[in-house]
Amino acid sequence: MIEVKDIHKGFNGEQILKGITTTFERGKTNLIIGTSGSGKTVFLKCMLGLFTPEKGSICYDGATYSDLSTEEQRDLREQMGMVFQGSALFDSMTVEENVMFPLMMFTKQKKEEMLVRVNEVLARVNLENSNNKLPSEISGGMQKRVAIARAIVTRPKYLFCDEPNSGLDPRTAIVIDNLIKEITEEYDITTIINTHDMNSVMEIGEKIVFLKFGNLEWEGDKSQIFKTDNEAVTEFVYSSNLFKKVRDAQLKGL
Ligand SMILES: Nc1ncnc2c1ncn2[C@@H]1O[C@H](COP(=O)(O)OP(=O)(O)OP(=O)(O)O)[C@@H](O)[C@H]1O
Repeated sequence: MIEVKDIHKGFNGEQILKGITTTFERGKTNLIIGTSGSGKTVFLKCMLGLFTPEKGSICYDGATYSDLSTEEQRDLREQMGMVFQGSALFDSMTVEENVMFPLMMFTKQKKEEMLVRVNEVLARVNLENSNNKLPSEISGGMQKRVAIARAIVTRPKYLFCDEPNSGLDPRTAIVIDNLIKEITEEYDITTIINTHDMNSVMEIGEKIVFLKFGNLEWEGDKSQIFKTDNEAVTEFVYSSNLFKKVRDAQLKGL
């Protein structure tokens, strides 16, 4: 579980996060949504320990980051997995080498041991028999699977995903969403996903946090998002093509 209390973060005198307080539970897919520039990525980077908030605290299963020693903070960061927007695989490395990379960086395991774990996670994301392929030789959806395998290879307690669906067709996007949800439940991870995608909200939004201009404007789950009368949330929901059509049909009494 990650508990965020009143965090503030700014750059060059401009306040980007203006006091966010919320909780992200373990074993659940937590989504951060909001318009472009609302501070979602900055928020994610604060939770990844890449940005230091000027005020407030972030607590990971009882451990408040700012109270930890440098070494403890490093240990905690090693318990975090990240799926980057666009997958961010190393182009010149094979699938196997990409997935093995965090094990080489953070553990002292023998190569054979690493390989067992790499094959285990590649099988979990349904990517057997692709070990020796380069990222350029596999599809965008497969690249995302590799990115997920790489993020979970070290058995993280926390998984952060920045726009994991960007660039995928809607069908593949749903498959990737559900893969992240299944892995979250199976391994009991605290997963936090930045997204613009209303399909993701409907598919896997167990907790949704809506940011607006660096404030937490609304939070709830996927069933509540259609019942809220919060204008900013409603505007966001119905600006998606899918739900715009539904609402237009409702307004026409169809
Ligand atoms: N390292 C930085 N230095 C200065 N300003 C930054 C930095 N990182 C982000 N910002 C600013 O913070 C604001 C929020 O950016 P952020 O990337 O968090 O938005 P976002 O909600 O993730 O948007 P999008 O959905 O378009 O990715 C922007 O105005 C951005 O320019």
